[in-house]
Amino acid sequence: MSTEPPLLEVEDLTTTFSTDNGVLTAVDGIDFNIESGETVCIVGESGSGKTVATESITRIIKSPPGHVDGSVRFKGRELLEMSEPELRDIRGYEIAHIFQNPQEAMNHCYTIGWQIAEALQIHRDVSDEEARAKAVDLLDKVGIANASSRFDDYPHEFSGGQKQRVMIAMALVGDPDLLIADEPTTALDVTVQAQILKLLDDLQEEFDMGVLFVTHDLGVVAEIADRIVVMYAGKVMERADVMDVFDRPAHPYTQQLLNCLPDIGGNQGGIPGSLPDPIDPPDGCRFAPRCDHAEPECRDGGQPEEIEVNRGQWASCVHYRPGRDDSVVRQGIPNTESETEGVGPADD
Ligand SMILES: Nc1ncnc2c1ncn2[C@@H]1O[C@H](COP(=O)(O)OP(=O)(O)OP(=O)(O)O)[C@@H](O)[C@H]1O
Ligand code: NI
Repeated sequence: MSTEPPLLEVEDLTTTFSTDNGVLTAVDGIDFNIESGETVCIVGESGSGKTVATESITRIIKSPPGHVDGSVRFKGRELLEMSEPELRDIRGYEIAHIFQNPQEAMNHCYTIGWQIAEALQIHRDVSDEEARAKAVDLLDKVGIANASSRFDDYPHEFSGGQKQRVMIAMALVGDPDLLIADEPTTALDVTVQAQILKLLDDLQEEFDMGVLFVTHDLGVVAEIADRIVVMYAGKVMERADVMDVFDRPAHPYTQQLLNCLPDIGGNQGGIPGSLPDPIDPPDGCRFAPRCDHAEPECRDGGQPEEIEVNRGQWASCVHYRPGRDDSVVRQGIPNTESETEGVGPADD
């Protein structure tokens, strides 16, 4: 087995904000890993803490009012102990971010070529000519036609989809090992969205990047994810391979999310009810107040410990505790008693 550490190891990540009404815990002790070259998707309803989680990784969270705690190891190095200048060297270089709205991330007063070249020269000691050549090359790679002539165009001369392509080119200047993409296609129409997802997929292979992708669109997840982290109200409900999530979702929350997919013809209006108050969350499982299967045990203590319900599939749900009848929540999950026998302990 490889002894190389995962590309990214997030452990007990907790991010709070001081607000006028008290301390708001946006991300509450979450764990997940990303291996190099792998795409991990964080999914969950609006307000679950997806953006805050990803922005806590390189601490782009404004502090104060934000405060990030826990451990984030990137290629074995602890990011949360790094100084601001050290982090600045990593951001946009080893770890790049692309955001939902390219409009906001661009400077309207400069040509896009200039902006890419500038981003490059911040990190690399290259001449203007080299920077231009590299920028044109990147524009070409992200599918901007006639890249060398488009270099001198201003952002308003590009369509929404093209702007997102330019943002991706800008993210690639440092040849990142990890690309964090927060709803990068949500603002685009469906056809363009599919093209951008395909582009990201191709680039991931070419650049051999790990990708952390945030979305609330499970259709997008099905297209690109290797593994999925399902978040709800600052907690992780389930972590699993993409196939397992779609074939045998374990956590009732994941099941409900899938049930809202349009092609399943389920609950088009979303899951009934709303997220708890992040300043005063309920005891027990965060999802219990909206869960069809909640029992008194679900409303006690903290979020249930994660249980491996199927190889590599972890769910934070009391129904999977040893000795319990989990048939009420086990949708299509094979009985793991026999399945996991012979594969050895999961932590080998
Ligand atoms: N700067 C801030 N100050 C106070 N609270 C914040 C701040 N930023 C985020 N929050 C809160 O943290 C929680 C998580 O927000 P976050 O933006 O991470 O959700 P999300 O899952 O990304 O949602 P969406 O799908 O809408 O983007 C929310 O309750 C939000 O109001
Ligand atoms: Ni968000």
